[in-house]
Amino acid sequence: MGLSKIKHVRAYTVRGGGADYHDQGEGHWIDNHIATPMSRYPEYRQSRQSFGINVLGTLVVEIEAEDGTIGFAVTTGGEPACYIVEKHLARFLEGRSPTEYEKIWDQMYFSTQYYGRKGLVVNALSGVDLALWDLLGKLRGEPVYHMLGGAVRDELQFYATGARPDIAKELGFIGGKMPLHHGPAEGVEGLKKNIAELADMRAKCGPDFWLMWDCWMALDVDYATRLAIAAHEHGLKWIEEAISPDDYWGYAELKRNVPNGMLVTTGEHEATRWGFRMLLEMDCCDIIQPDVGWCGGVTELLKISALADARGKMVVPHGSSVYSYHFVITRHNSPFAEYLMMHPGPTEVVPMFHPQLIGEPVPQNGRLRASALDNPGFGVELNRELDMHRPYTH
Ligand SMILES: C[C@H](O)[C@H](O)CC(=O)C(=O)O
Ligand SMILES: [Mg+2]
Repeated sequence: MGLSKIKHVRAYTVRGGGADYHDQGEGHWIDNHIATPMSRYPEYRQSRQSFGINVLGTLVVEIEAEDGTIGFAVTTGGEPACYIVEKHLARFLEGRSPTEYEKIWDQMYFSTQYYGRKGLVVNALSGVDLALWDLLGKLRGEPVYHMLGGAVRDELQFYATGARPDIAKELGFIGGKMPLHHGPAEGVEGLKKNIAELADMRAKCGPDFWLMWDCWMALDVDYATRLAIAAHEHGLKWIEEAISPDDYWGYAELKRNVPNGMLVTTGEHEATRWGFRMLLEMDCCDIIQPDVGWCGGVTELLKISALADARGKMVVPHGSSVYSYHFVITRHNSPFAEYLMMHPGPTEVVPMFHPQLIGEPVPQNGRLRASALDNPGFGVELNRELDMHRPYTH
């Protein structure tokens, strides 16, 4: 007997943190003078919210089966993504079996290819794909990581992203990735301030703790090269997303330029097997960092990961809470995971997608047992007390 078929797909928006983790209140570390491609304009330098980083908000996708079981997922995309889900993508699911995720993915991708391929459309598609895996797991009574092949280790190990790697170290993480605060428009003075921050953090964390920089697409190859060379004596482990995600040639050059032993990482704003094939074949980086809520969902991440594995590259997904955890635990070439510190300080470990998910597991002492992922689907429920808005119907 087959599984219950898909009856209905619905899309909602929610504000205030969660999957749109840049949508935080005032004074949060994630919005404090972080270098971005917009930092060349002084009026958009102090706050990323000033240029609209949080303009989209969270997209919630719900997929209901005929027996009343509901799978759901959250990602970034807000109202425009709701339109795409309700008015375009829903048709490829309703009346179908949730086991047909390959065909559903293919139809969602190729029907939107003429206006999609990357960005918002693939975020929306990813949200649907994740909700579909959640539904499948809930219908089968299995966690997603079992359906992806099962755990290859007993626990996940995390590095932490936030402005206080010294506190991340005390909290048991294996490394700390800091936001880069000053971009090329702030000249040599800014570059010296960046290096001074790294040196200070190195002194606080000791010689062996991993320290990384997240450059959020803010630099050019020349600046990134100078920064990497100056950072080498302070033991910078990797330089992340240093330049525009479209500049594959620049990444290949940067990878040739950085000091021996320093890693170049990128990919959180890349999408699909074709985008990652460019990064891999052009030898742009050492670690790829797809975001499972933006790159095409779990169905696509499996393909991206296989491409990387064949080339001996690591896949360390960007953020994404449980959606990453269920994947990382199943892959040898994903030896650790990112925990994005969403506490404003950031001085405490709090659920990454708070307040949208109920039952979201958090690392303890920088680790999470595989058994913490044992509930069906992605193992979380949607917080229905939130003020959700369904702007479109079909
Ligand atoms: C800290 C970064 O600028 C960004 O907000 C998050 C990110 O890129 C990452 O976690 O990686
Ligand atoms: Mg990043």
